[in-house]
Amino acid sequence: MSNTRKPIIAGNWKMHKTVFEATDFVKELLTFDVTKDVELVVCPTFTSLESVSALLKDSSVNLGAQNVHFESQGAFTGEISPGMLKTIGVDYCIIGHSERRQYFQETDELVNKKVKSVLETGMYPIMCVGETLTERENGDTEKVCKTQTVEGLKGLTAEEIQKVVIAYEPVWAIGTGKSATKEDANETIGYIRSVVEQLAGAEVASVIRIQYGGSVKPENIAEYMSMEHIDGALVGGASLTVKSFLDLTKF
Ligand SMILES: O=C[C@H](O)COP(=O)(O)O
Repeated sequence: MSNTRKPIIAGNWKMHKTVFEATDFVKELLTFDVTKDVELVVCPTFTSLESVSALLKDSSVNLGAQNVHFESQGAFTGEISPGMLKTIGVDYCIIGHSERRQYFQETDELVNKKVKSVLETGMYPIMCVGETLTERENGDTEKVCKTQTVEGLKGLTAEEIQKVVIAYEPVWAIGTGKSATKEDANETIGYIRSVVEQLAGAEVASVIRIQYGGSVKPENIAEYMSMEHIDGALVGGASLTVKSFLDLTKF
């Protein structure tokens, strides 16, 4: 990766851990010296955010939510607004994860509304893009990643785009143990960077952080981090124990 982009490792806990398990994890995590060379983010479920936020207050570890609504308030039963997250100390918000796109029918248009709303509230989006296995087999990886990137960032200024973290997650590699090769991941992420360049210019493209996600583990993190365009990882399974999460920073 480039020297100018600080690596960011985000643990997406998905629908795992009660509030007690989440706070136990963070208490244990904070007993270790976390390297300042890597930005660490934990993304618990909504029910744990406030308790985890209180524990992380004076630490260098940042807090992320896994989803958000784009409206600031209103009759949207079951939803959470960006302001509600910001108020309790949330820094990042994962948007457009493939599980949200697949199981909750999230479209690029909705992703775009959420990205804008999160930025307006003063948080940072982690915007996920990536192709399915069928799309990959049809040779559509770049087309899909381009569409999701362009539509997700639509209407944003270059200054706003620079604040977005993009996570390239090939859907076929998520939770399957089948990770993309470091060369393939780097090539697609380099392509996404070129799409950002078309949208926001070379300077923004050179500083925006783009993660790889999909079966990242302590055993393969160094491979990905050795590549020019890969600036970190969005990690599911391997972020669920303190040891494994911390080992992801050793590359
Ligand atoms: O958000 C994380 C990704 O979906 C990757 O999950 P995984 O590391 O369990 O494959």
